[in-house]
Amino acid sequence: MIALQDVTLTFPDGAGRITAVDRASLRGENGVVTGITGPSGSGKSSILAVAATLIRPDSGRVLLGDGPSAIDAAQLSARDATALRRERIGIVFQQSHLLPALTAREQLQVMGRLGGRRGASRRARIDARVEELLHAVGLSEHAGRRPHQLSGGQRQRVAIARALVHEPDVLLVDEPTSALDQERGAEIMRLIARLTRERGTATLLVTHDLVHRESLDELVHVVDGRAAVPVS
Ligand SMILES: Nc1ncnc2c1ncn2[C@@H]1O[C@H](COP(=O)(O)OP(=O)(O)OP(=O)(O)O)[C@@H](O)[C@H]1O
Repeated sequence: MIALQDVTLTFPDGAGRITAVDRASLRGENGVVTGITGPSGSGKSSILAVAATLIRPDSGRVLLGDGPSAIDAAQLSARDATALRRERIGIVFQQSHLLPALTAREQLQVMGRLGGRRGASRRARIDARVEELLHAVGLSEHAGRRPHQLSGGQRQRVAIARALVHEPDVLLVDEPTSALDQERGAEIMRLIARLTRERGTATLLVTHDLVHRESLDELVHVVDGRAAVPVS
């Protein structure tokens, strides 16, 4: 579970500050895809960046987990936020941001090996997980290809699998279909919905259009940095 409570985020703007997120509250449950929609500039990406612990808000809480064991990510130092992100948060950006020199399999392996101890048994565990994920996103047969040998949709699949390598509780996805045609976009959305259910991640997904509404379990509308209006 992830919950943003009363989050405000401002940026410097000339002599003053611009409010990108204005006391926004929203909640993402485990196994549920929560869509975040709203007009351009309303604060969707800023909300996702705060949830990802990439930006610390001016105020408010970013809770991971429920009850007494919940962590407020907004209170963590930059170093602890990085550690938390590596362990518990998976991120998929608009563009897949794959490393051009690496094959699909290697993109996942590199991510899986980040930050942990070395050792043959850990490596074998990661490799098995990488194969399982490549299969889950339908890419086993193309695992030896580099990004330029993959279609846009396949690259997004690699990025999604890579975000899941360290078994995060929270999956954050920013406009995953923006570079895809409608059919490929629908496939990616269905894949995210399936993986969310199977793996129980709390998935927050920013989307500016609602063409793929059927893949979203919940939807919140962001208006002027406020995220408190559920859409039926
Ligand atoms: N790094 C930054 N510095 C200054 N202002 C920023 C920064 N990032 C975002 N903003 C401002 O914060 C507001 C919210 O931006 P944000 O990118 O979160 O909106 P969005 O809803 O994701 O927009 P879009 O759909 O166009 O991507 C906008 O007014 C934007 O100009």
